[in-house]
Amino acid sequence: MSFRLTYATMFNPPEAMHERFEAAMARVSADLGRRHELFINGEDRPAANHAQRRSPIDSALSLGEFALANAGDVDSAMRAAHAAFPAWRALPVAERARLMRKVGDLMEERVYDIAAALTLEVGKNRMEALGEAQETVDFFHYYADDYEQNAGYDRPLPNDPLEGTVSRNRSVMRPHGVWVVIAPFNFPFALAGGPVAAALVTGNTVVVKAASDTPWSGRLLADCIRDAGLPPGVFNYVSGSGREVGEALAQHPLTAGITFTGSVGVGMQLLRQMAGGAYPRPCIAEMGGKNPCIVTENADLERAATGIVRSAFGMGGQKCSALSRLYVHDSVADQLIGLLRGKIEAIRIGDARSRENWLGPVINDSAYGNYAHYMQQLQSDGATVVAGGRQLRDGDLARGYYVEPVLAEADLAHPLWKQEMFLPIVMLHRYRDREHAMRLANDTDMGLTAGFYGGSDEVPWFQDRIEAGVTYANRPQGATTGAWPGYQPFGGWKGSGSTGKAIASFYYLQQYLREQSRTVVE
Ligand SMILES: NC(=O)c1ccc[n+]([C@@H]2O[C@H](COP(=O)([O-])OP(=O)(O)OC[C@H]3O[C@@H](n4cnc5c(N)ncnc54)[C@H](O)[C@@H]3O)[C@@H](O)[C@H]2O)c1
Ligand SMILES: N[C@@H](CCC=O)C(=O)O
Repeated sequence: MSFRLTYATMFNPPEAMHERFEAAMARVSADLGRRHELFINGEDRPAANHAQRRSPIDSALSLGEFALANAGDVDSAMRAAHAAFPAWRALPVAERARLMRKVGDLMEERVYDIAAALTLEVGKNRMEALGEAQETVDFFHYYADDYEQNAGYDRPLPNDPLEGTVSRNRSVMRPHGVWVVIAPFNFPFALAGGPVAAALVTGNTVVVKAASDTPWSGRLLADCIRDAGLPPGVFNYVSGSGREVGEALAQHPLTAGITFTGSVGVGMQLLRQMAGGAYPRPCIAEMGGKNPCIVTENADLERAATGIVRSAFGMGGQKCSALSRLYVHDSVADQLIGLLRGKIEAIRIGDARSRENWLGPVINDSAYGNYAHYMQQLQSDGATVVAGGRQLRDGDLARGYYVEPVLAEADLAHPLWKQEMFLPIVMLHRYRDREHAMRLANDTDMGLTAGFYGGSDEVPWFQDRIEAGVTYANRPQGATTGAWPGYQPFGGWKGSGSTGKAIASFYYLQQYLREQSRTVVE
């Protein structure tokens, strides 16, 4: 297949992709219900407690029993990673890069099975699931290539200008030690796998924690790494709640650094914690979004409507990059709303395993309840709900968490303009003055992604003024979503990210390293 899958190309996949996905879904479904343990020091670690997990697609569908780590398991994982660190960091750059590529290759062989599991565990549609699995493959290759191309950031410097003495200088970048990776539920494979690849290739050892809703994805990552033959202890996998396992990892004395991806509240707590010990420890926190899109009177409205619907409602709005605030020039607002309404009505909602359904369920009962709460807030505060608003309970849908995509016109004072909902709800405001629209777009503590539809001569205005780490102009593939490693570096400004450096960018790997200046006089 010459087709190259990315989030930008996933809308027109070849038929063979569907066939392979369906075969994988049959294979994976036939194997549901097993027990999945932790992976510590190169082997399965049976846990004292397990939780049965059910699919958000259908609560009658049991995915299996998944280990819940306790404080002792966390300590074992941290000690194993600590013991493995000296030998792992001593490996040549090329050897660690080779092993990362091997993990990527193995993962690529399993990409359809992993995607089937992601559909079952998260409820995302097949193309989103395949995209996530393939994106993770790409992270392993991208970071291996990047680290090698930079020769492990080992740079000779000029000798000191001394008469009669040779004083040689060098800058080297060295790993920190045990790196903890804490992943969110929505991209549980890619946003565990990406940071894991970065931490490992740079010579750190890793303990990764999956989100409570998505332990299966974490375990599938562990299987790929185990089968690639990494030395015991270099990579360890634990699962369990944030409050117990996440906090135990963050507070562990052997934790040298953390990559956290998740909500602003938890991210800020971890940042403070990592800055608050005897000395500061690095914490890369990739956090939430409240992503805007501005549509001017010069926009191609058909293109805008396509990109808006994909980004506001794809994966039920459960993307940090999801579009949630729409600012539309008054003169084109009615026309755009008409186009959006038509596209929203055409969305097929249902069992995410089925090819025809573009929109699956939201992740859990709590998200389902939040949807009802936000709808009630919008309606009671006088918002105009242009489309959607119902939880779907007819027939089989009653066994999952299915909701309609929502487009609502709301007063600018409404509190939901400020709050990340993480659901398929987009709010719209009609503006008259372009500068005012920009001020509104920037009037948030977050700054992850932003979209723009307008004249090509207006694009520099948008790019120059918008406060966001990832920007898209006139993109039908997604107004605010769909970054792919190697094409769009992905990271947030303000409360959306702690470092100002994006994942899969030129500046990412250095964050897993600390510089040592080396001067030797002969
Ligand atoms: N910026 C990005 O790249 C990016 C990508 C994906 C998701 N997100 C954000 O993630 C959020 C959705 O994911 P979520 O609901 O899984 O987020 P979350 O913050 O609830 O959980 C994320 C992870 O942190 C763990 N955790 C929770 N409390 C913890 C604590 N006290 N100490 C340590 N770990 C703890 C969770 O168990 C989970 O593994 C949204 O806000 C979304 O915008 C951001
Ligand atoms: N990388 C994904 C978002 C990941 C966050 O949830 C995108 O670009 O849409």
